[in-house]
Amino acid sequence: MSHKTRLIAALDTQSIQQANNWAHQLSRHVDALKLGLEFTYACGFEAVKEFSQKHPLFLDLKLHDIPNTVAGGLSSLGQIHPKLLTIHASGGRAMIERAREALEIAYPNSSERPILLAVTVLTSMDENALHEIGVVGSVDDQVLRLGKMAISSGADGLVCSSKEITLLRQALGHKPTLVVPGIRPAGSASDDQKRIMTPTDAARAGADWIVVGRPITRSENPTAAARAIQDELQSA
Ligand SMILES: O=C(O)c1cc(=O)[nH]c(=O)n1[C@@H]1O[C@H](COP(=O)(O)O)[C@@H](O)[C@H]1O
Repeated sequence: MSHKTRLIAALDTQSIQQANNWAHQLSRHVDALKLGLEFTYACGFEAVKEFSQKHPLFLDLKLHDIPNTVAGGLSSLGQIHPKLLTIHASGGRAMIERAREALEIAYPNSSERPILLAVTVLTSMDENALHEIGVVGSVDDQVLRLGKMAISSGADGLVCSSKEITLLRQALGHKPTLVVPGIRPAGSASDDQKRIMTPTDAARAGADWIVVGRPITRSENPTAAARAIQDELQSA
């Protein structure tokens, strides 16, 4: 298959030293490194900024607030230059539009602007969890509804599970960047993830990027785990 699926390692840790250790072991074997809420709250934005100067960064803050607050947050990112950034699609059209505008102002050079990703339905949720929060209908329906709205509001791409890639491609074509967590190599624990797939199946479905955390970082040999996933992606 000609489509290349790239690998992001999720460095979920509260320790700068641990993140740096993993980055040292993984940076030659992955295409980007993700820092999220855990690292940012524990270590602060200075540490995120330093990290972003050394590595291609996916900054996963999953913003979800009123439009003005999200726009203010994004325009305060300042010297941090992540390749990818997340907001929640369920924040709605006005929030996504303002997020896009804020990024265009903060990063006037479009080649430096982070790829704005809208998270559709978290991969830790299944249909029961959706029903509990009042969403009637299937996960597919909700991902599609949020995905279409987010892209038409200015998001560059979506975070979804592998199970929805085909549906989203049919509706939105190949332009939106699809970033897919909930990846589990065959035989590994699903942990709190509900909608999971192997790296091979995600690549075959057409993911642009896959996000893998614990199967790499909790492995006895994170470098070998990442290389095995890259091998899977190459031969998918
Ligand atoms: O936005 C994300 O990256 C994300 C969205 C989602 O729906 N599900 C999801 O797991 N993630 C992130 O992807 C990573 C997955 O980690 P593991 O389950 O350890 O592979 C975590 O850092 C999550 O925060």
